[in-house]
Amino acid sequence: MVATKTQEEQWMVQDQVFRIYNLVCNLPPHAQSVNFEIRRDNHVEYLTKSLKQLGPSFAVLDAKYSLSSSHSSSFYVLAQGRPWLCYWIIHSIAVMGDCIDDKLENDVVEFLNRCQDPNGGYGGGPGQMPHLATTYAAVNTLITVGGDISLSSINRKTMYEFFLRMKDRSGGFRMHDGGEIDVRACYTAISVASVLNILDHRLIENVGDYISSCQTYEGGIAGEPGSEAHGGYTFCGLAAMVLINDVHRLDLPSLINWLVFRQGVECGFQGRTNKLVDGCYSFWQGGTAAIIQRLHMIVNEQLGVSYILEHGSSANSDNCSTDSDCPVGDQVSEVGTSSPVNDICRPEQEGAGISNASHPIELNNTGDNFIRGNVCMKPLFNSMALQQYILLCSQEEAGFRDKPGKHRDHYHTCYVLSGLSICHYNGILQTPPLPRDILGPYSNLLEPVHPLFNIVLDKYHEAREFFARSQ
Ligand SMILES: CC(C)=CCC/C(C)=C/CC/C(C)=C/COP(=O)(O)OP(=O)(O)O
Ligand SMILES: [Zn+2]
Repeated sequence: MVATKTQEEQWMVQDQVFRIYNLVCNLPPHAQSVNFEIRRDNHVEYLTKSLKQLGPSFAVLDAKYSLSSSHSSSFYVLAQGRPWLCYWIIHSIAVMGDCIDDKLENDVVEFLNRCQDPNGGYGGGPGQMPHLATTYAAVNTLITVGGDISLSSINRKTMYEFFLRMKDRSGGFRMHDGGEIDVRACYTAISVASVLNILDHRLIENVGDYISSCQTYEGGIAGEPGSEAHGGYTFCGLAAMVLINDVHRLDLPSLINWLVFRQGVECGFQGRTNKLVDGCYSFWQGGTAAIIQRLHMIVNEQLGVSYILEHGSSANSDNCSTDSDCPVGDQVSEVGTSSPVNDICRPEQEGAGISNASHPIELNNTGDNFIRGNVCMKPLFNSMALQQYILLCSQEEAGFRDKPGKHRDHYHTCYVLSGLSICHYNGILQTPPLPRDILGPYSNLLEPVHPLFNIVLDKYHEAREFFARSQ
């Protein structure tokens, strides 16, 4: 294939990224004057300033003006909408352990309330048609803001009706009335329904069929049947399959095989085969890896592997070491007996999340059970290398970008920071990471995010308790 001029230019940028990496890695430690620090204050200032420019009525800007030219795909056209900007900005600030002031929070909650459609869901602005992507952005924003006023502003009854209207006979969901059916739509609907505690069997009917049909010969997941596997859709498909307890229907060894080849020599992730690495895939691919790390029992089952613990403990899936280094196979799994979902190590969680015929799992608990305990699978990517790409190639003075040569934007800032958080916790969410897990000073440590929803963990827990109380 003959490369176009733009591609040639892009390869030069890639070469530049690789050079930066080589330069840093080949210097003896004492000669490394590289600053790996996260420019936290600058990032928070950039983000807060951008959010303020949207207010007080949030009527000034639309997301399309703030997006970089990094991606031209339909996702970004469809992603237009101020709820997305709110999510990217507020989530980024929260991942850095900071928050916006009360006045700005109130403005955001009020604005999003005006985007809420009387018949359910959120549009890209007041009076706009409700859309599943903006609904996901709005709900994740309101959860990140937290507090009773913000959480109770979400109308869960009309939301459920909106989801039913978007559901297609194929099992998939439409992004909006008359819109396209794809894996993003499945994920956004399922993710929001799960976190709001309104997921039921009517909503999940045949969703697993649809998503399974999108897994490609490469092993990753495409946006729709017959398309190319891509990191963004792979994250969406995998997370949705976990939330509906159907993840065992994906070919996980093949998915892992695809995923592990997506981290490039430049240390960042690419979204699909033969494309350039890009900071935003730190989350889409890194998050996918973090999810798979909690599915080792299903992976083992699919590989036909049955384990006997060397140190002789019983054949119980809850006996994994609390150490994140616990290798694949240190757990006992009798083929065919493990939980389809949540085969995590749960030393302190008696019976949490077990899902089989005799212990039917409560659908809305899946996301919560999934993150309990530690993981038993070794990391599926090189975390230190990804942190290098993020801190040296994606980080700007303020904000983050796709790669050198591109400009910062809120979308990349959000997903690069989310990916960095995934690197820091590397599967362990319950205990603080060790200094050896963090590139740069320990003060770089970010807040943990729930890998299925991409919401800061504390905020997720608050929302879950709130929606469990308000049936
Ligand atoms: C929750 C939610 C709505 C998730 C969306 C997931 C997501 C990012 C999907 C990717 C869309 C896509 C095909 C991008 C390719 O863009 P490109 O061709 O510009 O980039 P590439 O060269 O890196 O593939
Ligand atoms: Zn990107």
